[in-house]
Amino acid sequence: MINRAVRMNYHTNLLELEEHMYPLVDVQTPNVFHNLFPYTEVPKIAFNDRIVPHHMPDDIWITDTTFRDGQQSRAPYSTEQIVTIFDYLHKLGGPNGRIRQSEFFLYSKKDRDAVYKCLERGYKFPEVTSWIRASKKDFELVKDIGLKETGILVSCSDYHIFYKMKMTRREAMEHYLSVIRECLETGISPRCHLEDITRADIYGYVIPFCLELNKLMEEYSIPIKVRCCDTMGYGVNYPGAVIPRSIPGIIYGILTHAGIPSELIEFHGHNDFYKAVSNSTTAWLYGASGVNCSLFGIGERTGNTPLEAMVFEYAQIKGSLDGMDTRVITELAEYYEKEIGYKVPSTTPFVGSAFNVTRAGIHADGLLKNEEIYNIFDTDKFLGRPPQVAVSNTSGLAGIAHWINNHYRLSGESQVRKNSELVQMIKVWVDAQYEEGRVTVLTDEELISVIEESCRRLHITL
Ligand SMILES: CC(C)C(=O)C(=O)O
Repeated sequence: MINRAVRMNYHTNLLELEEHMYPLVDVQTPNVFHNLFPYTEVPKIAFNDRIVPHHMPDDIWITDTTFRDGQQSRAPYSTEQIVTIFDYLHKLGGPNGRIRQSEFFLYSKKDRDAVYKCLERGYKFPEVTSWIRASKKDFELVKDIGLKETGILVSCSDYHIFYKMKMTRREAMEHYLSVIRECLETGISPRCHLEDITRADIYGYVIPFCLELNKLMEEYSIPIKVRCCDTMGYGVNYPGAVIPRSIPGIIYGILTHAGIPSELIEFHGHNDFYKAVSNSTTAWLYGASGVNCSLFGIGERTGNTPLEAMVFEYAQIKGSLDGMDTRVITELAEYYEKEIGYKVPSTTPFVGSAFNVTRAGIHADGLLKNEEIYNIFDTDKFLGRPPQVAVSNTSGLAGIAHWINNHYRLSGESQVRKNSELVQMIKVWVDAQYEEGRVTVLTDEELISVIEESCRRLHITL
């Protein structure tokens, strides 16, 4: 059996080898990849057809940034709201910690109060973790509160290094490493947020930087996480696309050439090009254990990866929900609407009011014959939301029958059929509405009133 000293030696030698292969490229002028991001043109996706192998870790999970990136883009939540949402996240993630961590600001007293209250819950998952300004004082604060890990901003593209921080790559790297060392000295585990990684020089800066992190990990025996932040949503998952836009390429480099193990790699996506979900799943598939998400995708600009979407991505690629309670997603959407005053757009997958509503008559007819034809899965079982049919001029008899059965929860023999007298009577009324020039879908209240009136006239009850 290989003993630990020999293994460590082997690992160190490998790292030394990689270091020779990937030294920091300390350029004099920024490389902002204007060939890919010409700014006055739409960004380009280039291909070199290098294929990266899948490398999905056995254990993958979700982390949450609802209270950090999520809160950056909206009015702050009250302490009570944060604690309630945290309770929901705990229930949703289940006992196996599929929602592993949730990230909190520590800036104000209000932020810290929320952290104390969530910690008092005593949950194993989600673990409470923080986001701070990188200073010794803040590391001490993290430690005093009793947290094990904190996020630190280590922006890595030349856009940030040269234009925002006004530094060279070497200066930025040295500055970050000294801050990380300070954090390690406090005994806190740093989580390095590699901001703007999809516009960064992966082999000239990111890999050399991660190799340095690896050395610090060995020196302090404290894990250091690497969060790959696709800050502007430029990441793509197409096979053979070139880095820095290739998510498979970035994860492969960090895993294989910088030697950062999967459990310390996380992906944080943004949805500017509609790719946050598929990029996050891609990060899992190519070797990141964690994907960082926010509820309903609420986050900077177009938002982050929606957490609820990754719950269903997890179940699809793992074949199991692994203890996650998906019905909590509907409870959360209701809580946001009623208590926070935020209504998710109606067509939002899994949570919008119309996500499983069929409008066209011909489709409604199919749904009526067999629910599986026009519903993505048993949405009643997993989300407490049976498929619906909206009634409009195109619904037809089948659509009206389905609406009645659904609304009055009629099953088996009690269901109304599309050729019943009641349904035909309602159809005459519906058609008359649209002949008079109506253009909107009928409301539930209008339908209930006309159904009740028709039932009275036909001497039937539902
Ligand atoms: C500020 C950073 C860490 C971020 O959230 C991002 O890059 O999206």
